[in-house]
Amino acid sequence: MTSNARGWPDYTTDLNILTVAQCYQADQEAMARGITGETLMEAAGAAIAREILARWPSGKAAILCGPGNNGGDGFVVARLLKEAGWQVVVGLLGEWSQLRGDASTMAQRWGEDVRPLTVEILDGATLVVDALFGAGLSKPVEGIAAETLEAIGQVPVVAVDVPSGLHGDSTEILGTARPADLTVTFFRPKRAHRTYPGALHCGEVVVADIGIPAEVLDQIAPTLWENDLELWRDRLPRPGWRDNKFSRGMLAMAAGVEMTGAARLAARAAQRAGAGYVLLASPEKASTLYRVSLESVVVKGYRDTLGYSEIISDERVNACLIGPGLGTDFGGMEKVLATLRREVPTVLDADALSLFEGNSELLFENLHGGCVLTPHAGEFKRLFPEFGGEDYLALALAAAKKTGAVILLKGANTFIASPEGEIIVNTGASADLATAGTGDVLAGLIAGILAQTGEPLLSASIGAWMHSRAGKLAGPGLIAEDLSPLIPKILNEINR
Ligand SMILES: NC(=O)C1=CN([C@@H]2O[C@H](COP(=O)(O)OP(=O)(O)OC[C@H]3O[C@@H](n4cnc5c(N)ncnc54)[C@H](O)[C@@H]3O)[C@@H](O)[C@H]2O)[C@@H](O)CC1
Ligand SMILES: Nc1ncnc2c1ncn2[C@@H]1O[C@H](COP(=O)(O)OP(=O)(O)O)[C@@H](O)[C@H]1O
Ligand SMILES: [K+]
Repeated sequence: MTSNARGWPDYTTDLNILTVAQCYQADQEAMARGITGETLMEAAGAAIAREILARWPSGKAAILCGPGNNGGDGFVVARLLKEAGWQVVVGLLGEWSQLRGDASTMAQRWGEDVRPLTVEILDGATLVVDALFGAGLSKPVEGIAAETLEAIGQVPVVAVDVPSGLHGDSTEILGTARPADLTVTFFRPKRAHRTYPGALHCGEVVVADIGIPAEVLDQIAPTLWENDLELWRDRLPRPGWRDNKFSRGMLAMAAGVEMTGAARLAARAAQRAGAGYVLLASPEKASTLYRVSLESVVVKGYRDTLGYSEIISDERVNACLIGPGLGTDFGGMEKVLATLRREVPTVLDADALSLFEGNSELLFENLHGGCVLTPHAGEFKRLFPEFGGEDYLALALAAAKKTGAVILLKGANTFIASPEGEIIVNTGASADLATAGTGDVLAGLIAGILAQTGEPLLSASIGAWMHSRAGKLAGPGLIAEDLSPLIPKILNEINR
């Protein structure tokens, strides 16, 4: 696999997620290379028909066609299903005479009866093809289009490009949308296919090749990737024969007195992720607990921030983690600032973020380019009260640009943004991870990888992926303690 200047795979991998505008640009770039819109539309219709026939060999299809190119795809599907022996009825929203360009061509190639769109078009159908609106959705779906979609009932629905009414970028429903059983989209997915809540409406998603060459992405230069091991497999650190425990990566982490479980979960995760040496700095009075419960972690006690700074000043330390179980007293803030002065790649999580509520500029002034901040939505709001809205992708990106740090915004989808504008979205997490302590494990995994790579975006992406994978393997009933023991198995899977 080739890679771009910043080490990410080049655009010819299939992990990019495109905006609606970039999808149009991809069509345009393909056409500039001599591939006609007609050819693309025939290929799109053929892909949909192929996917339908593979699942439902025969039946009666109601094809709901809209006034644009999404409807054009629908006419191709109508023709190909009819050729395959299906009974087909076509209902058109708007007038035939208003169809333009390729859509008009495909309506003529269909050449059979076209009825005005009404609810009756659904009578007796065993399958509905939703080709009303795709990328061109420009306002809420209402009127007869909404009535028809809402009248579909239990019949399977195949959506062309996206379920009509689902916005490809915002992933929100405009007006109404009928969840599809199967969605066939083209070239590369859009955000609505991969992230909540849109993805819930798409059912199974097939991304069909319609002949758009991957090279068009060189012009488009997309910035959003789905987090998958193919994105970074080659860059996962592995120990070599020259390595020793220090050269693999030495992580220094801060622990507190009360929430001792959080620091222990994080320490274990960092070890499992491959940090060769984890040095845990604990307040004197809690250090015995850490010593007896973390056999292979080196625990050093401190009395004050100066003592803490001395522990982490060990020159072999090449990454720090602070936050899980730190506590929210004033000394905590001093320790965060002392950690940042150490100027090694650093993960800041939990209390290390919450401590700066109302005083976030002090934190931001002291961040450096090696930092990863891993807030959940609540911690994010405390740090960035001025950022409104619920679009987590936009929020993570704005925060990364503002702070110059990598921001990993946790949730059902986790968005990882770099100050340079790259965004990696982690889509594979199961809701079983919504249990106390799993965030501490995530912070530890990222810190353990950061100690080996020194690369914030890469480490956050690998850590988030391994965390989700561990969640899947552990399954229902999981608790945070279950995750780290699964990391060796996951590393084996990745290295296979
Ligand atoms: N041209 C190409 O290169 C390709 C295009 N393809 C298809 O083309 C689609 C995009 O086509 P278009 O740009 O024509 O867009 P659409 O067909 O998605 O919709 C555009 C039309 O619908 C109207 N409209 C939008 N929202 C409406 C609403 N809520 N109520 C009523 N009318 C509404 C618009 O005014 C416009 O007339 C893709 O989703 C895909 O299915 C595919 O054929 C693949 C190749
Ligand atoms: N509904 C959900 N679906 C998938 N993952 C989730 C969901 N809710 C939470 N998670 C994941 O669980 C972890 C919780 O982290 P966090 O909120 O910091 O918990 P804690 O502070 O208790 O460790 C994050 O990695 C988050 O992405
Ligand atoms: K559609």
